[in-house]
Amino acid sequence: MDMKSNNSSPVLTDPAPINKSRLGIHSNLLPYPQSGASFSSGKHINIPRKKPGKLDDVRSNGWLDAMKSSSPPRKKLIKDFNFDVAADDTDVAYFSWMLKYPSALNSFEQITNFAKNKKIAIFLDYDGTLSPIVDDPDQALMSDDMRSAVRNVAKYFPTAIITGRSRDKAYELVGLTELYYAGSHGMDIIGPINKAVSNDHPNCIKSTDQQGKEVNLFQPAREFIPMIDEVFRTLVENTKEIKGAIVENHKFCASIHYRNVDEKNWPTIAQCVHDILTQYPRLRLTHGRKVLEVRPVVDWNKGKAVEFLLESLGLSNRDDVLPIYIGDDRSDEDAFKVLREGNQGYGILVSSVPKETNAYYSLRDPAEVMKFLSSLVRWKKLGEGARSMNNRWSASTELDAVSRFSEIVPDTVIFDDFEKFPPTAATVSSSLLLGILSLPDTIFRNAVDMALADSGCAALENAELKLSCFANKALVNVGGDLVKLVPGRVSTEVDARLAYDTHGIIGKVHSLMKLYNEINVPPERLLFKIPSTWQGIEASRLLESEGIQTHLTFVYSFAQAAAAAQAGASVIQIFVGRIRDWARNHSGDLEIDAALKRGEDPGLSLVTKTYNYIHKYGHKSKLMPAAVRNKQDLFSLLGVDYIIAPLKVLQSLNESVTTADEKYSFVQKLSPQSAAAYNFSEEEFVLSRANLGSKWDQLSLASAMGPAAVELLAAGLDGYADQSRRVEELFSKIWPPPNV
Ligand SMILES: O=P(O)(O)OC[C@H]1O[C@H](O[C@H]2O[C@H](CO)[C@@H](O)[C@H](O)[C@H]2O)[C@H](O)[C@@H](O)[C@@H]1O
Repeated sequence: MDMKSNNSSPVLTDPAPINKSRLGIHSNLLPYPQSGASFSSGKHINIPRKKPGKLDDVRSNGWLDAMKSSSPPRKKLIKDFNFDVAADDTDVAYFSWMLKYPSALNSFEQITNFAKNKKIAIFLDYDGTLSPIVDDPDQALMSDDMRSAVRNVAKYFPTAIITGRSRDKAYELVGLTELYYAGSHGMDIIGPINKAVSNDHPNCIKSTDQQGKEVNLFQPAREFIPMIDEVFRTLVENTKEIKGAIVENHKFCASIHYRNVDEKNWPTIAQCVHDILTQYPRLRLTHGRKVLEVRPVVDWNKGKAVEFLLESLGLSNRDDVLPIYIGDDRSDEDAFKVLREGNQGYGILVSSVPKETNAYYSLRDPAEVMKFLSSLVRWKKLGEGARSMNNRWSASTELDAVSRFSEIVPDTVIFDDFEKFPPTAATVSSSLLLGILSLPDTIFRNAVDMALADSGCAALENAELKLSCFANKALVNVGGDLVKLVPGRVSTEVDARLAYDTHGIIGKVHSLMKLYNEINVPPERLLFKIPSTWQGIEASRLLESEGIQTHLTFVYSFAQAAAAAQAGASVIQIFVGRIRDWARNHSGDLEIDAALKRGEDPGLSLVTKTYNYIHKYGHKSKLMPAAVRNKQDLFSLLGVDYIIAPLKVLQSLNESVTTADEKYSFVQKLSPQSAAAYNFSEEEFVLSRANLGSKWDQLSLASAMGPAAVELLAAGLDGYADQSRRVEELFSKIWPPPNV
């Protein structure tokens, strides 16, 4: 998806990288020779003076435009999540952007999968990353919670702060001794003693830190200290009449803030800086968030600082190291670039608006940064094999408590509260396509439009084949987008009209796989959702034997569940509430009647029995109950692999705070141990065909399914088939779209 092709797209494009013309510096003044070689510390610096420029310079060279776009506008909060509405334009743009730069929280499992057996090193920017952006730079304080999150991270991973502020100021604000600090955009680094590094870098000297510990002090622009000091004083003097202007001295760079300056005075601010640069050609300008920064022309930045620290820590050029850099500002792009170009680790951009970046992932704000850092610590503590996604929510809610036992999958895709309950896994189906088509603007609309513009499908003569080709393309394009948005697997619904045709199902899955392969979606991120008819279960068995993951749905009876497990289906989906509803209005199903007689809910009872069967007999399938109707249903299933829960239930769990005692009273109902101890009755044993050497045939399955399963399966299939037909009908009406 080309995010930049749409002119009306609200993607914020940072101004062009700082170059000669943006600096307004004549070409004969750049590049300036590297500082280290030409200056020696403490010597008087001869500063060439030039005539100050005119106000017009800063207008014509784009400074003012860059100043205006240097910090994102505050987000308007207009949506009401209680209604089933599409996200507003801002959200649509943000979520579209997230397809390119997925949330590091949603992608946590991917990140930690990649981090397995690797040493993680953490690099953190300060302003806008660990502290919120505020009007007064001195009030940009880090919360105590954030401080303890950073302290915890540093316990498990080497951690450094890399900031534009002076190193001393950064230490004063963060106040943690267990970190490394790089101030002035990396031009002032304290790192561990490393002889090889100090030999390689002439500006690296032995020193002691605040605690008297021996450290390496690296200051590649040391000679500029007097110059920066002078510039700082000039800037203070020249801007003293400008209300709101704040000048900071960061030792190796000076900053002038215009966040609180009336916009009509911005040209004057720009002019002051422009004059400085004209007078001091060995200095250059960089733009930060509503701040102009004057720094030495040295080949050093936050990216180089990352490389230097990795080297100092003995972690550079190693395949078993994963550096993660989190930052929000343009100066952080240098670090993102180093990681991206060196294919070394992950940059994570902190932004609440779409922005061009070299980062791989995104986080919205410092609150999400804190969540991410805490998740890393939890993951590390739990051990690499732990189910990391279970710790996504805050520690004190019922939702958090239940998430410790089962992975809770929000029953939502696009139309609900994506932000509060980010989906962990998703299904792409005809019903989703209908939703996308019925709304004017969703993040997946482009995926469907691209499918309808597919020339391969358009070339097909047969109208039916053409529409089915468009539908396949649309499912896969939307599925491909979802893969980028959710950490877990994306399940693609196989046309329910093929439910009684094993070869038809297999053919369809193969063609969908081929399309996914064309858009580089790896098979391990995919599931194929197949109805649990006998033919569907057979298809699942054959596909699983090829290594293709299947998800058998519409399971309403123990016979289907056992057959699905025996087929080796990756996921088995049981609809708890639908079975209960059937039992309320009907009778005559032996399995259901037996559960009711035991005083059990028939839906919950089927899940429990299936879970025990899978674990007792060593099947690989994961169980995923759906159609849970309330919190109690969820509590009764704790321990099952996944639970698909409606947003209302999640909301209620998230709003209920548990005390420490209550938290421990959430009891795991299903476990491999309880499954091992479960004794299947003779009837159940026969019903599961566990003792029969033969596999299920069509007749045996049909006769083992009670009337509830037969009716519910048929109703489910009718619904899905109808939706597939409606998608094709809609496609036939809107094709060819105007641009084809
Ligand atoms: O590299 P960083 O740690 O992100 O530091 C970059 C600049 O951050 C500070 O300014 C920014 O945050 C201020 C407080 O929220 C805000 O008022 C200002 O508008 C932002 O630009 C710091 O004051 C600068 O000196 C740093 O260069």
